[in-house]
Amino acid sequence: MDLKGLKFSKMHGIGNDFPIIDESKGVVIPEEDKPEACRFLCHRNFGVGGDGVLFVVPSDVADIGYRMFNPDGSEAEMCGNGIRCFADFVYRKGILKEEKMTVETKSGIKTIEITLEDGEPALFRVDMGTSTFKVDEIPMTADVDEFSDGKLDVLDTSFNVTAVSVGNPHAIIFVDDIEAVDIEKYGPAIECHEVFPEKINVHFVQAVSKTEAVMKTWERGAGVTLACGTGATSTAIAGVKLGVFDTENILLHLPGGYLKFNVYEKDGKLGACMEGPAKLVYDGEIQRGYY
Ligand SMILES: N[C@@H](CCC[C@H](N)C(=O)O)C(=O)O
Repeated sequence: MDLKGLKFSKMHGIGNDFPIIDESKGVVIPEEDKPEACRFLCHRNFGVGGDGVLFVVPSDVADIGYRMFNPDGSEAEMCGNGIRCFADFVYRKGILKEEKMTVETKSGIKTIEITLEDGEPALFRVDMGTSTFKVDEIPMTADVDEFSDGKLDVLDTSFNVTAVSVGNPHAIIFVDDIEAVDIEKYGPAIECHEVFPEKINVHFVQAVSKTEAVMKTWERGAGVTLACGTGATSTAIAGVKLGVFDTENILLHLPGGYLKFNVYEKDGKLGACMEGPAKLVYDGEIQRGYY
């Protein structure tokens, strides 16, 4: 496959980085080629480099549509850092002109509000929607309705895991000492654990107060990343459910920066609003798109 001439922008949300491609006016990469193209684009030696590829697509039910592919070529239901980059991209490129937008994702419609500073998009507030803890909906095979703070045997140890989905699945593990966690060892073992038939994103979290925590992430289909927006959202929600966090102004520190959350209840479910930045690094065009 040759992607010569493919136009993209390179963006990041607190170090979670992505090439983004505009397919709002038509398909640029045919569907059957997307997995391989995304593996190439994300490759840090042979491609552009990224923790995933974002696509702007048309929508019949929202202002615009959004898709996200992992570096292994699998499509994710949602990407939280990516959706802030997406909003920055569609606003800067004039695809949408309003600072408030609705975005169709594979996990429902999200609402985004952009705060401008000196006329430039600076902060993005995303209503990430509600979550589920039901094991059938994660999905997870377990003899319980919800797996909250449940013991999971992993390799030579066990962890207290809370399984939550905010559209995509996350395993949240609160620990006393984040520095002591070997994420390269346990991250992939939990991601591919037999109880998670669709795999899972893995997050180790050390709370430092009722409104602040430090976390490390192993992403499904990507490995260690500097940040995960849906993971941080799931952490805020799981922390509220377990009584670790208060609901307002939760500050989560990830290796690439921080995100702020407010957790709310809607129709008996916990949801969250996320606030954070997004940065354009450069606009590019592929010269030799294969390896
Ligand atoms: N980086 C993301 C999540 C990307 C998708 C994830 N790896 C999955 O497969 O669910 C974020 O910021 O949310």
